[in-house]
Amino acid sequence: MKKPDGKIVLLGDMNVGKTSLLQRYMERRFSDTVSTVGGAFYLKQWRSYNISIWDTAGREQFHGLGSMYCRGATAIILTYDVNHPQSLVELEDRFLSLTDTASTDCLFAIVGNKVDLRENGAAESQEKEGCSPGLAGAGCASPKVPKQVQLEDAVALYKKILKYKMLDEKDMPAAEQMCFETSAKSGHNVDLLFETLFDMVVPMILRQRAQGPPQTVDISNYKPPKRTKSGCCA
Ligand SMILES: Nc1nc2c(ncn2[C@@H]2O[C@H](COP(=O)(O)OP(=O)(O)OP(=O)(O)O)[C@@H](O)[C@H]2O)c(=O)[nH]1
Ligand SMILES: [Mg+2]
Repeated sequence: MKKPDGKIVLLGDMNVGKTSLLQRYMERRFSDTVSTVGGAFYLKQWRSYNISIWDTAGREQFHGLGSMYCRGATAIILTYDVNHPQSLVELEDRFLSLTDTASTDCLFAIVGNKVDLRENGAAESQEKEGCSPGLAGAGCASPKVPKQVQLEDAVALYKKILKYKMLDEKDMPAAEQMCFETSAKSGHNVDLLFETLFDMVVPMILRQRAQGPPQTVDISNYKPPKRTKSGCCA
């Protein structure tokens, strides 16, 4: 198989919806998932480039594999659940350090998934069912679930990440452009997320090509040192 031109990796706590987001984008569907074991990838052709998109396991027991999946990544999607503040905290505490193996000019997107479960969405569905907003538990089917993580929290994390990576904010895409709220269930913003990243990854691929292959040491002419009687090297 030809080496992909670019690599995007999804990271984040278990159950935030990484597999579902990828399935929604690549297979145009939302269906039952099982918790990911290890990792898996899809290949996406974008213009004339092949981009691999890696889905990783959020479960603690697979944590050690994360930095291996991030090796050489062109972009990383840090995913949290907008209804679980701890999943945003985990991105900084547990997942950010895994990205140290990514490409030095790696892009970061921060994605709050499951917005369909938030207050407005729930209120809309209650209205459709003939219930008044705020009457959850009084004969209405869907409970009101307020969104617990605001987009500003993700923006703040994005800025922290740039500091952690010692990147200058003015050299990087703006936080507002790289923080998304999505729903794998409804498809909200899913195409926008992936396709924004693909468009940003293409110039990086071109830049890497212009720089040529990474410098390597040529060992084809290497002659090992002669051994002396004492067993050491001359
Ligand atoms: N309502 C709603 N449910 C979602 C959404 N995305 C995922 N889910 C559900 O959340 C659960 C976990 O989704 P996964 O995609 O398996 O989560 P994951 O991040 O891949 O989890 P791990 O593989 O364990 O790391 C499943 O029951 C999904 O159906 C969404 O946007 N809205
Ligand atoms: Mg998964």
